Amino acid sequence: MSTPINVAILGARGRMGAAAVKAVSDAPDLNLVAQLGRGDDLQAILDAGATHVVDLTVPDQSEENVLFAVRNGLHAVVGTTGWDEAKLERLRAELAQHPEVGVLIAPNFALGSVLATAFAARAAKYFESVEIVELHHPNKVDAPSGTAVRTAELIGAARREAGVPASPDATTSDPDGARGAVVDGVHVHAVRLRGLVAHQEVLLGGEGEQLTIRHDSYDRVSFMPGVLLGLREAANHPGLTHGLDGYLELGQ
Ligand SMILES: NC(=O)C1=CN([C@@H]2O[C@H](COP(=O)(O)OP(=O)(O)OC[C@H]3O[C@@H](n4cnc5c(N)ncnc54)[C@H](O)[C@@H]3O)[C@@H](O)[C@H]2O)C=CC1
Ligand SMILES: O=C(O)C1=N[C@H](C(=O)O)C[C@H](O)C1
Repeated sequence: MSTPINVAILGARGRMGAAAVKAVSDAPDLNLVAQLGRGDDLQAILDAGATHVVDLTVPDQSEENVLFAVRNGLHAVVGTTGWDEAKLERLRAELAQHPEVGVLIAPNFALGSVLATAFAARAAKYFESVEIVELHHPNKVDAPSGTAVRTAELIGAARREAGVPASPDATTSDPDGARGAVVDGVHVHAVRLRGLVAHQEVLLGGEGEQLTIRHDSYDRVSFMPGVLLGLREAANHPGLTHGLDGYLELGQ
């Protein structure tokens, strides 16, 4: 008999948390044992007998939640954004003390988004210019989005490795920041608009041509297969996995 997957959801009353509560409740092979919101004591996770934690909270809280899970031997599936290199390094150090634990940090759980990011990283070295436009609902707390940051990091790494110079815009004067944030050498523009959920375009420009790689999440159900895959796979991937692509076979 396989080991039960007993799931505690943190941020359970949020937009993503509520969708995850439904998805986990509907999955016959997963047991939802705890739902925590802001102010709840993390001890409740242990009291409920959880083996896995899903973190869908806020960037300021996620690290504390995940470190608590790892210290207590629980696997974690994390969708919350804001995991910069300093936080990831502290998480790696904690995981080194608990080598059996698997943590997935997934900037985006939607399969189409994971593929779009992978395609963009692969294409990036062939184009002179690359910029990212991310578009989200106006209640999003962070900008740029975690997906855009991760996409820019992977594009930046691919271009560095290939020796591609920075996208050309040296003569543009930008006193008001209209050129957006710069992440790993890539300009990232954030739109917040009523009616949107989560969308991203990577614009790749060469002489006389443009390639646009666009992904749209119209509904948060798009994220749920990735959350469930994370829960089913985390224990099979000890240590830190950054990006759902680490659990998929995307090939070259
Ligand atoms: N990886 C992915 O595919 C996706 C990631 N996200 C990210 O997930 C996070 C949550 O997004 P939304 O659900 O839209 O936000 P939300 O604001 O609707 O939900 C966050 C919830 O966390 C709760 N919370 C705050 N501190 C907490 C704590 N210490 N313990 C437990 N709960 C706590 C809040 O009260 C709120 O209910 C954001 O960082 C967002 O960027 C969102 C969509 C998809
Ligand atoms: O807050 C959101 O909504 C989303 N957050 C994640 C991000 O910042 O990339 C994933 C997705 O874009 C939706």
